Amino acid sequence: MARITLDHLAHSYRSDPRGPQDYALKEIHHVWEQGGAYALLGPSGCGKTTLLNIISGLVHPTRGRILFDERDVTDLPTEARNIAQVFQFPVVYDTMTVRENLAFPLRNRGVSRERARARAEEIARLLDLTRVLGRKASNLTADLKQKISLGRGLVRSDVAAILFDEPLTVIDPHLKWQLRSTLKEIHRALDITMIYVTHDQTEALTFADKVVVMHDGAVVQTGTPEELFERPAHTFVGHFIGSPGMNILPCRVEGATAHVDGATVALRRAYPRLPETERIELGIRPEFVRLCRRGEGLPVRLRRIDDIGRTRIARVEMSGRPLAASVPDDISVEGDEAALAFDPRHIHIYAGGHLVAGEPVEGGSP
Ligand SMILES: Nc1ncnc2c1ncn2[C@@H]1O[C@H](COP(=O)(O)OP(=O)(O)OP(=O)(O)O)[C@@H](O)[C@H]1O
Repeated sequence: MARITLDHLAHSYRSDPRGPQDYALKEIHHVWEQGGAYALLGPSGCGKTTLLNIISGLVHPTRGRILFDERDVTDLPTEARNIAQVFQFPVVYDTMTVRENLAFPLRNRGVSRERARARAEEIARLLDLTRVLGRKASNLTADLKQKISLGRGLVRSDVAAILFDEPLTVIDPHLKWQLRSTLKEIHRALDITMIYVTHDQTEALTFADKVVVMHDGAVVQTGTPEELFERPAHTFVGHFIGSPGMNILPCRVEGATAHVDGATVALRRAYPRLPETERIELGIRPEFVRLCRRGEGLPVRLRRIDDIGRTRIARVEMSGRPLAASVPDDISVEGDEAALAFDPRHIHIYAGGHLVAGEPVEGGSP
């Protein structure tokens, strides 16, 4: 078990990288605390697998170091790093029984038959595999085989960390939810650092205590699911997390007032020092934007209302730009002329995509 430090890590698959565009991983400095349940979340191609492979030793970084506690493991091969890895597709020995498969990583390291068997049975109980322990793996479903792979990753208690690379891809959608909760329970029971790579926000937010969001080779925010929702540090996080994602509106800010398409929005914070060269945007989640009648807020054109279970989401257009808003129970809008009211406590201002802290104004939020 270990705390894992990525010390100014960067990686390019090119032998002669010239600029940032040649790097699959831009400079990353990050600490994974011992025992944490982390998700590494980002869209396809953002560098998640590259980062995971650098931690496990499959890829040597172009720059920077990897430390397990104080020990520099950058030049150590995978076998010497004591990492367990679970991949998208099952890695099981078909000719072995489930029990033998689960015990294999332990037997391979010289653990006695009795101890390996007892631990295999403990992991089987956690993953609900007890009833198939004596069966050959060859005849099992893809779901069960992937559960065995998960079990093989979890069976050693001495690993520095367990890395999961999109581990539920082959799992039946009905079972996914259940297995995610099981993994979370197992994490609590075993106290092992777990890093779970996914492009699926639901998987990330239900599994992890801390989510590391990647975009274009860089970590753009690390935070709890609540922090990512309440205070996205980058417009990418606001847009990528949430369903629908955050509304992002180009604006001009003067002090504590934002000007959006000729309308003004009062802010709870002032922004006296916004960089003039950067793109300035206002971000607000649909949960904090209320659809109202024309004249009661920023004028918009109502396109449709989606019923998404317990809530309704209005799809509107402001100067041709699509936005989403919550629909209060008691509102009735005639035709397509409507307006939006923003909750000022949940408005964020971004410069060049990055959140700007601003300064509290009298009567505003702290
Ligand atoms: N072996 C390689 N050689 C050259 N370029 C690579 C190699 N592996 C990945 N890349 C490039 O590096 C970037 C990051 O890829 P990576 O696989 O790490 O992203 P990812 O977020 O894991 O995506 P996915 O979810 O699709 O696997 C991509 O532009 C990809 O094309």
